[in-house]
Amino acid sequence: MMSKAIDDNVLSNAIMGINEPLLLRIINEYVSNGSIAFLGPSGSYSHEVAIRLFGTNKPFRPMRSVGDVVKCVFNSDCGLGIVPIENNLAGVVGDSMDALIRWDVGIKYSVEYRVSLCLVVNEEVNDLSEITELYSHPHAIMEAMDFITRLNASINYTQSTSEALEKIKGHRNRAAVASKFGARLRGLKALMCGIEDRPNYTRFLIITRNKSTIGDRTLLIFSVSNRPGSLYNALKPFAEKEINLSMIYSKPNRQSPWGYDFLLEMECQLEDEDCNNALRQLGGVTTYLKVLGSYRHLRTE
Ligand SMILES: O=C(O)C(=O)C[C@]1(C(=O)O)C=C[C@@H](O)C=C1
Repeated sequence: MMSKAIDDNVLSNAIMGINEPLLLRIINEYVSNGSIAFLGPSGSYSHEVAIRLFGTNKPFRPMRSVGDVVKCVFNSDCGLGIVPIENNLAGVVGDSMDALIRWDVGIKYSVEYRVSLCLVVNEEVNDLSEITELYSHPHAIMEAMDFITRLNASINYTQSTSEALEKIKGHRNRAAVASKFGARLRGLKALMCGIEDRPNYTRFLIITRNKSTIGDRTLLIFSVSNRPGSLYNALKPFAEKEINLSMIYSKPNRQSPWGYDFLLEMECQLEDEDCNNALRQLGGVTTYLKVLGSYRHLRTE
């Protein structure tokens, strides 16, 4: 359970700067096994967020995919996991939604993080015209599409922006869309930064094995039958109780062709009666319902 003793302001400050005692408390209170899993290799945006939240020199565990991050937490091999869930320019992170459907975990925080994208090259490269191959995560590519279409380079997708950095090392015709932090870690050069099309924010979920009932947001995954009015009936209780919905995505599910799973975030906590009643009513009209618990939503700016 999330302790009420942790003050929001203290936590927000910990993200702006880095507040060691608080981080230790989070780890001690919520994490049985101290390792913190994120989408690796080192230098991804997920890693950057992990450092801003928990500080450096923590038992970080880079994983090959977001699916592996969620699975590691589900199996209790990792105490905490950091998972990108949506971006204001590129939408939902499909891999993360799939993993949250597949593995049953809880959420401790949601963190909105400003992502500044850089065009990263090898040290000796000074001119954009030298670049014929571009590497990055599909989301990062989408977030900088206006800039990328002006480059005369082929696009190559990677599991993460930091994996893209690994791919370009030693190849002067290759560039990556990645972070300055990731570039620095590898002795690569950020030729230009701020190449995203518009102000760019990614939301990350901090996941744990256990679920909480306290916070200002609650996340659900559900399916309804393919009949007129099913989705309307599912959402009606939230409208009636004036509960705002802050995120909704649908994705075809794997059980039946053209059946859909919905990922829904609502602005209420399970501790509250209205929230709980709306959820109970929703449960009456769904064919599948999974509650990932309540958590606090934080912004880094
Ligand atoms: O590849 C990374 O660096 C990640 O942490 C993943 C991810 C994402 O999935 O959206 C996170 C932030 C950026 O929006 C681009 C990529």
